[in-house]
Amino acid sequence: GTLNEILRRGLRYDYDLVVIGGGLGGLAAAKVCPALCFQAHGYTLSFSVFPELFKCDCLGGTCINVGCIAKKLMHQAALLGQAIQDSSNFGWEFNKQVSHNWTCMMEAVQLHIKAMNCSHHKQHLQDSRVTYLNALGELVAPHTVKTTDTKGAAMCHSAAVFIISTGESPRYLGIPGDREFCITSDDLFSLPHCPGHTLVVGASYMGLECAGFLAGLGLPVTVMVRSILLRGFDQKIAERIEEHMVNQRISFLRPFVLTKVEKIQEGSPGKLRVTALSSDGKETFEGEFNTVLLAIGREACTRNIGLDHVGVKYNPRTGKVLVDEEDRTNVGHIFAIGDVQKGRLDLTPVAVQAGRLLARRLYGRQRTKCDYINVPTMLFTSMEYGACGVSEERASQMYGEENIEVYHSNFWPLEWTVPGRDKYACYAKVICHIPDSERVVGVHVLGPNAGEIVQGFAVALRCGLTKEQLDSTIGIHPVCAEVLTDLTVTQRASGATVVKGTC
Ligand SMILES: NC(=O)C1=CN([C@@H]2O[C@H](COP(=O)(O)OP(=O)(O)OC[C@H]3O[C@@H](n4cnc5c(N)ncnc54)[C@H](OP(=O)(O)O)[C@@H]3O)[C@@H](O)[C@H]2O)C=CC1
Repeated sequence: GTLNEILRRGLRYDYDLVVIGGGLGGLAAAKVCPALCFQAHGYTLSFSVFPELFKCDCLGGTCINVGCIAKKLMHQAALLGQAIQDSSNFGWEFNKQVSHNWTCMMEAVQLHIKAMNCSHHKQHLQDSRVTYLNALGELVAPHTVKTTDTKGAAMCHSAAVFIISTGESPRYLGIPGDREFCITSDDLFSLPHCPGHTLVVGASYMGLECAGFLAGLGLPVTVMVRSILLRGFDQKIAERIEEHMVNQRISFLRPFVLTKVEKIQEGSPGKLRVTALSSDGKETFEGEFNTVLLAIGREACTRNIGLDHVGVKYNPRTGKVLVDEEDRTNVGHIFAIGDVQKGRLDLTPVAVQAGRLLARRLYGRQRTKCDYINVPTMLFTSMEYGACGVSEERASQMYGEENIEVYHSNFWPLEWTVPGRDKYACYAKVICHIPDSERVVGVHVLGPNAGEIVQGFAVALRCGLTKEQLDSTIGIHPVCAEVLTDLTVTQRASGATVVKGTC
């Protein structure tokens, strides 16, 4: 029924589908559609919506241009610094003093990003017969989008169906000096000069990841925390991450909120004076930093895309679009995927999966909906953290504390033993639901390559992994993931954990 309706209406429009937003979610939907559409004339049109990315004609949204890719590469730069330190224990000798060149790293990272943009994504769109327009899109009528290109030229296009995948951009605080003097992650990855002594405001994903790699590059870093670290994540793991960051000489200022930023010295970097107030309002903090990085969350880029013109419902505070389980808004032919959706996970692979499946449901006679349960995720903090399933707090809430068993262990990666590094920092825990044959409902790993480890276990969780199956799995020796096949100590029996080596 839906397909016939779409095809019937499609005959009257310029395009079968218009995707507003050229991030990875939108691109995933756009690339699948033309292959599935029956009408020869009906191609997909995709737009950029971030003004900055639009100016430089950049596809790939936050992930490619100002997020995951640059962040992981800079995290890698920090890991290499650690590897250089470790290498002397393995017999490497250096004559030259080792130092890090920020500009050189930044340029290399940006070069890679440009290459991904120009060659990979644009070519892929062309191959998929998708019309790409570098323009700002605004819905002006239920089936019409107005586009404005970089020269200001406007055009209208009609389409049977729209997918909104405009993503999010960093929030600002709205305090004196924030927009003038502070940067966000959108700026950090292309900052032409070394940020120097940095104050990171916000203690979730983005804040802690940036703080981690900046400290790993040898820069002094302070994190200003309003309440807790990593809200929504397993809080015992969050404590361990904080402990590791403190050992890395990152300072934490909590609980404080920033109230003012002033420039006191020009330069690259210059010097800023910040004022902050403790959460109870009793204490004031004043300090000087070279850079203030705001990582206080993001808001959906939906303000200027004409949602009000077509009656699409959204949360006026966050800009997030309300969708049903099929990713459909309250307006039948308008869908939304990725970070703009209200109440879903803001993760690139989630947007990509949602986009792909939506396109297949619309044009490919498939019914599979995006499954938002057991989505694995990873934090590129200096001590990497990978997780899939629920946190301990959530498991207790869902099943009752008496019905969950938490198996855990510290472990010491073999490659860290020779340099004698961080013996008590790596940790694994598996949360099981006792009445359901000890089904594994959460896997948490703190350690090198945590994301690589957890990805495979995420598949097992989807297949209903039990503790017994985990125990009967033979480990690979001597790797870190092996620890998950040999967890015998429960948190209930003993708070203390033993440290397992990989040999
Ligand atoms: N590795 C990955 O996969 C990554 C994923 N992401 C995704 O991007 C999304 C956004 O992440 P992120 O940018 O870290 O934002 P989040 O919304 O997750 O966290 C915002 C942080 O800023 C703090 N904060 C919010 N408002 C203020 C304020 N007015 N003053 C001081 N502190 C404040 C919050 O504190 P409080 O707890 O007190 O509210 C919290 O610590 C996340 O949902 C995440 O899924 C981002 C980066 C990496």
